[in-house]
Amino acid sequence: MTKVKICGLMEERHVEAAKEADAIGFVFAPSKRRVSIERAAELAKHAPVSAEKIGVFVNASIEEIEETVEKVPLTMVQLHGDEPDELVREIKVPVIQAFSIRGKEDVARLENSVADFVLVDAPGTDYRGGSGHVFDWTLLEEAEIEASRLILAGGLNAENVKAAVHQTGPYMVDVSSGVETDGRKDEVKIQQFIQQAKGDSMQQTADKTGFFGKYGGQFVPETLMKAVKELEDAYMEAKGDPAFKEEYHHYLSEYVGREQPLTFAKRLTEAWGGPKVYLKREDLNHTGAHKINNAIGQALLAMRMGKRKIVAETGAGQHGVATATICALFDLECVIFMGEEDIKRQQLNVFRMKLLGAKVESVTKGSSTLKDAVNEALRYWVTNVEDTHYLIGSALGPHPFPTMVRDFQSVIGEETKRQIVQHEGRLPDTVLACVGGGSNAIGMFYPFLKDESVRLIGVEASGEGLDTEKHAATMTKGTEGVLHGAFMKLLQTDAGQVLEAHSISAGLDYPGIGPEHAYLADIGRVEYESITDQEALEAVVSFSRLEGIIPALESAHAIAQAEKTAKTMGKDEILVICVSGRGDKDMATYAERLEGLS
Ligand SMILES: O=C(O)c1ccccc1N[C@@H]1O[C@H](COP(=O)(O)O)[C@@H](O)[C@H]1O
Repeated sequence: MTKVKICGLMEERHVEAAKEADAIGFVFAPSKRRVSIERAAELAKHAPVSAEKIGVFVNASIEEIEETVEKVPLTMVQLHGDEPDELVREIKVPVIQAFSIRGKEDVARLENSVADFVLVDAPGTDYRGGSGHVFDWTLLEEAEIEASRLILAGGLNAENVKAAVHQTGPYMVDVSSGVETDGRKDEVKIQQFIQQAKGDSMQQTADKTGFFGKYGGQFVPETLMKAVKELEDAYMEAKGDPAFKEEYHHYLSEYVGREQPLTFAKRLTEAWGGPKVYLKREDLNHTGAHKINNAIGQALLAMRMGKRKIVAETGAGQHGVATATICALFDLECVIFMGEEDIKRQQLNVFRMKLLGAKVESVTKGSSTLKDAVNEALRYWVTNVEDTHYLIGSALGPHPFPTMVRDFQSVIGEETKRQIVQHEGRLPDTVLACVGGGSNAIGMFYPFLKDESVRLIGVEASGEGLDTEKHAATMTKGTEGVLHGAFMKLLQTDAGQVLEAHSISAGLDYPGIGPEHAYLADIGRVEYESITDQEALEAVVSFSRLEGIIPALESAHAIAQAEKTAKTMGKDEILVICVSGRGDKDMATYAERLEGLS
């Protein structure tokens, strides 16, 4: 996949908009985009750890370059002047040497470069680069340079970058002017450029029709198509609006209590005798689980669309509580569909939702669990679509829901990535999260997808065992089909009848899995394991006693698998578990199933 560099960044919000890029550039040379060392150091803190931080210099001294590399810190240096080979060789980080291409003689010059990478650009106008001009790409046809060293720049933008990549096959593309409006960087243009440059191979982001590989899409009745398209447009527009992002993060910090710690689990680490174990504490969120990250985002979007009625489904009740909470906060009307079985298992959460002013509708159809609640919520949406938003609680449903829920939950992985580097100075070796529909897992995994050294493990529920009919192991036992508006993997009979899923955990007994997970399993980027009810219960007890944290049953699945995985890891390795929620809601089940506990 072609790598992408966004150059000439001067503001935090633009660095954040470029988070999917592989590299960002700070200009230290004369330019309207010039930044000081101090400013670049500040901006670099907002970039993903994995992104290359590249400093652009024009005829600077080795002292200036070295000081800047150290203080920002920079991972690469781009020389855009007439620097001699001796200087290139003296620089300790990888070097990119830029060449202005006017004709064949310039192409011949770049072939002799001693730098690690060569960058080809149009000749500068006011400054040595960043002119926004395109040069004749056919001049590169004869160039004797390995594609793995070639960086293409000069007048690129979202419209021409696909053709440029196709024609020149570079290692990386570099853009500055082409992602600006009126001389300033533009978040939407930055994101469009990255999307276009990475093209179809960047499948972890759904394509225009909402497919992750073959999974996803919009399999909805005609009556919903308009609403789904409206939502897609509204979300794309909101995603590019810094004010929306700011409002979302305001509520995450002021209301939910983010950011949540990444706690070093000292006693667990000692007990397991393997890697250092860290816990991402979603259990500390207001309302007790990760669900509220998404509920806030979607409620803000609904209001932006002028919709003040919310319908939602819930399994364990955590999403229902999160939705009811947000509806109370924003004064929105709220209807929650919940299976009768789950109502019995999660009485405390049912009462909470009612106390918060939501109407809880009991679903008695099918297995009376989460899948039936989703069916009913979808039916309700069809008949009330004009003024109602369906606030889906997992990375499921028709496009854009899987992408949107993933984006709102990605705060989990983004924080984790930053925090583990603060704690350990490097990325973790393994990250685990439980999967039902898959929202906490995709939120945790997404920011790590490009970090190939990080092993990602999703943990589903094998209930009473994979060789029984009572499990929710969609990834292990599922086959392809359509459920709740998307093509995914699901538990079904040969005739396509959706099977009942079972797990002791109401949040995991869903017969399908989000389309992005199905895709990530197919390409081998994420591994999926399964844990039984009994194993999860045992993990609840040991984890509570070792760390003083009573986990939700869902999270206990990730913990139980983490113990198994830890046995295969060394003491110098790092393992992160997403503790997606706390166990208060499961106390009745714990009291019943762990009776006689001493
Ligand atoms: O971006 C600048 O202001 C700049 C100034 C001095 C040297 C290089 C500069 N930027 C580099 O120029 C090219 C092309 O930019 P554009 O997309 O045509 O505007 C790129 O390599 C930037 O890194």
